[in-house]
Amino acid sequence: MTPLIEARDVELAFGETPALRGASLAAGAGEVLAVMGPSGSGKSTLLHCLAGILVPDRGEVLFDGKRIDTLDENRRSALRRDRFGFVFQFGQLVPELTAEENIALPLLLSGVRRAAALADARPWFARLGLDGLERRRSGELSGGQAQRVALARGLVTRPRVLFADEPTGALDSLTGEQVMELMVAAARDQGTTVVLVTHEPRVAAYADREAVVRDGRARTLSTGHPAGSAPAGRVAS
Ligand SMILES: Nc1ncnc2c1ncn2[C@@H]1O[C@H](COP(=O)(O)OP(=O)(O)OP(=O)(O)O)[C@@H](O)[C@H]1O
Repeated sequence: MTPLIEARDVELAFGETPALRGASLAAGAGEVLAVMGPSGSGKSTLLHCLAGILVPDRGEVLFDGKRIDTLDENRRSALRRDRFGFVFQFGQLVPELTAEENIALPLLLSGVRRAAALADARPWFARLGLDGLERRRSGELSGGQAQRVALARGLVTRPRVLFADEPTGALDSLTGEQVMELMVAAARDQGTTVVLVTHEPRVAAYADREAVVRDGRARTLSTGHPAGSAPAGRVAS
């Protein structure tokens, strides 16, 4: 597997608290990688380092073979906007905007004109079972609907990598599974790599591979199946 996104021996402390102590992790193009582990083990911090939100104290982060941890904030910000998509636990939709404006937002921020951005947002309503909700604001959506809008917003720019931090954490299990199915199908459809932080094995089962973070270090487990095949029993590699 040629890594598309990779952390090598990443260390990061918040003051006196070490969050990552030499974590290494890689995901290939089009791969869905689940990052699991106990609360406080460093999963979100690792995701933030991979996404160029946080800069590690030591170690390297590479995207497409090039280091991104050495880029200045402006370049990392441009990378996040142009190449990465994000979905968080609580959709974090902009409450003043309609669902279609929320989905179009990353395009608008990239300088796409409003009509074109809204036109790109529209197909996502049928794709994610959201028809008829285009003009609703986030307060008028159910949790599962809002999270599907957040998912569309994360994928509308056709990012190379989608970073999803507990995307189903605020949903009941059935709704969570629907969101996961849609997320994995949409990501596969456009060849987007997914780095998915979750503590739920049922959610991680949608991934091609799993990594476990403990005490700031990561270990990757393999399903033994190539990307795109059905989940199966896992074997430590
Ligand atoms: N902004 C911060 N300031 C200080 N300490 C932090 C900060 N963010 C995380 N930490 C600490 O770093 C460690 C790793 O946190 P992190 O959020 O990465 O864990 P996690 O595995 O994602 O946890 P959870 O599953 O509970 O979300 C923890 O000890 C946490 O308290």
